[in-house]
Amino acid sequence: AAVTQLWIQRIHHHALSKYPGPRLAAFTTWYRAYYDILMDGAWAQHLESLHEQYGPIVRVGPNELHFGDPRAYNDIYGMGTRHTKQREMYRCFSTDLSVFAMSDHHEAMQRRNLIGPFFSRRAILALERTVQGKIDLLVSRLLQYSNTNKPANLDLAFRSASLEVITAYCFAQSSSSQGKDPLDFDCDILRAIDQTLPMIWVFKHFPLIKTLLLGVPECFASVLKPSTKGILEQRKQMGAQIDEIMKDPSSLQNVDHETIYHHFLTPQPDSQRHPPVTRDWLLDEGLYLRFAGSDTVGNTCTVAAYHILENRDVHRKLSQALKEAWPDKDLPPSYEVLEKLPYLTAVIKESLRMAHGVVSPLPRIVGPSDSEIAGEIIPTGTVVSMGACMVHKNAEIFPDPMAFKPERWLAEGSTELEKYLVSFSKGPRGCLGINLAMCELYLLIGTIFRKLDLVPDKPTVDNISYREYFVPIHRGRHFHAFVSPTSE
Ligand code: HEM
Repeated sequence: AAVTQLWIQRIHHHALSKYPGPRLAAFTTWYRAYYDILMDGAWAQHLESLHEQYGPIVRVGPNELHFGDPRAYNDIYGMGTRHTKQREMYRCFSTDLSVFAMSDHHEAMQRRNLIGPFFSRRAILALERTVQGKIDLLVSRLLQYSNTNKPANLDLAFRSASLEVITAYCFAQSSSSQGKDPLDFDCDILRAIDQTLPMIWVFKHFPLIKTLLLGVPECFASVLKPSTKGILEQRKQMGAQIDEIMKDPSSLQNVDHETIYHHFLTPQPDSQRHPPVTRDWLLDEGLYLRFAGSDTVGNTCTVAAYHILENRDVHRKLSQALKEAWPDKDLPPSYEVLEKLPYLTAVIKESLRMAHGVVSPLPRIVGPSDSEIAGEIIPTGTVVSMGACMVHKNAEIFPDPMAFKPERWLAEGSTELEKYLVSFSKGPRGCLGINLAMCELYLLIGTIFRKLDLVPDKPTVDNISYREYFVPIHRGRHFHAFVSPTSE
C-alpha cells in the first residue's frame, strides 16, 4: 500500500507531474541507475531518445527534469544563475573538499577567487615553456615509433601528455611511471583513473559502498574491491608530497616554478579568506585538479586527431596554415601567435564541439527561488540539467552536426555560434582551467600537425565512441597511427 501511495503521489500529485517522461523514471531513481550502471554509462545516449519521444522537457527522475532546448543551457548554467551543484553527483569523485564538489554558492565563489589566479591567462603565459616542454617530449616519444612498424596509441599518448602538463604545472612533478617503457605511454595514474572512474555511478546510487570502500583502511579496501586500489595508491603518493611540504614549507623553494601549493600557502587578503590549510583540503584539491586537467584535454586531442586525419581536406588546410605561420620546424611560434591562426582556431573549436568536454549532464538544484528555464517556471529544489551533447548536436544551430566542419566557425556570422559551444560549461561554475586547456590544445594540435605525419591504423568510429562516466571512457580499440616526421 505504501508503494501504491508513493506511486500516486509521485505520478499524479507532484509539482513535476505535468512534465512528460517515462512513468518509471518519475517514480524511482532506479530507472536512471539501470542506464548508469547496468547499461555501462548509457544515460546521456538514452536521454537523446527520451527527448525524441517526449519533447524538449522530460521528467527523468522523481524530482528531476532534463532539457533539450538549447535556450535552457544559459538559464541553467549561465552568468547570474545561482543554482547549486547536486551533492549526490559531485560527491562521487571522493574529492569532497575540492572546489568542484562545493555546492554553497558563496563558498564556491570564494574558493574560485582563490584558485582562479593560478590559472589566469597571465599565469599560463608565464608557464608556457613548461607546457611546450612536455609537448616536445610527447613528440620525441612519438617519433621513436617512426623506426618501428608499430602504430602509436594516440589515445594514451594524448592523455599521458596532458597528465604530464597538469602534473608539472600544478605540482612541479612528473607523472610518468618510473622504470616503464616510455614507448607504450603506460602510466600508473592513468591506470588508476581507468580503474576507479567506472565506479562513480555505483558510488552515486549506493553512497554506502563508497563510504565502505574508501573509508576503511587501505589494505581492506583493495581486497574488497580492486578497482579502488589505484586511487587509494594515488592518494597515498600525493599525500606524501603534501606531508613533506607541510612539515617543511621551505622545501617549496627547491622547485623551478610556482606550484599550486605555493599558491595555497601564500597568505591571502581577508576578502579571499582561505579555508584552513589542512592536509585533507590540499589532497582533495590537488587530486581533483589533476583529474580535471588530464583526460578532458587528452580526449579532446584524440577526437581532434581522428577527425583531422579522416578529413583530407581539413588535414591539408591545417598543415598548410601551420607551415606558413611556422616555416622552420625547429623554431616554434609562441601560443600567442598560434591562437591568432584562423584555421587552427576553427579546428580547435570544432574539436571541442565534437568531443563535448564533460559528457554527463551537469545536475543543478534550482534555487534560491523558483526559476524560469526555457520559458517554464521551475520550482525551487528541482534537479535540472542539460547535457552539452544536446547543444552540440542540435542541427538547427550546427547543421549536419555529426560532420567535422571547421569551416562553420569561419563563416559569416559564426561568432553567434560561440555561445553554443559549451564544452567548458558556462557561468559561475564553468571550467576554471579554460586558459590552460586552450593553451595546451593550441600547442599540442599545432605541434603534432606541424611536426608529424600520422597515418591512422584501421580507424573506425569505435575509436572515439564512448561510454559516459562524467568524462568519456573509450571502450573500443584506441585510436592508433603510424608516425613519421614531416618532410620540411
Ligand atoms: C578541454 C579541456 C577541458 C574541458 C572540456 C573542461 C570542462 C569542464 C567543465 C564542463 C566543467 C564544469 C563541471 C561541472 O559543472 O560539474 C569544468 C570544471 C572545472 N574544470 Fe575544467 N575542463 C577542461 C580542462 C581543465 C583544466 C586543464 C583544468 C585545470 C586544472 C580544469 C579545472 C577545472 C576545475 C577546477 C573545475 C571546477 C570548477 C567549479 O566547480 O567551480 N579543467 N571543466
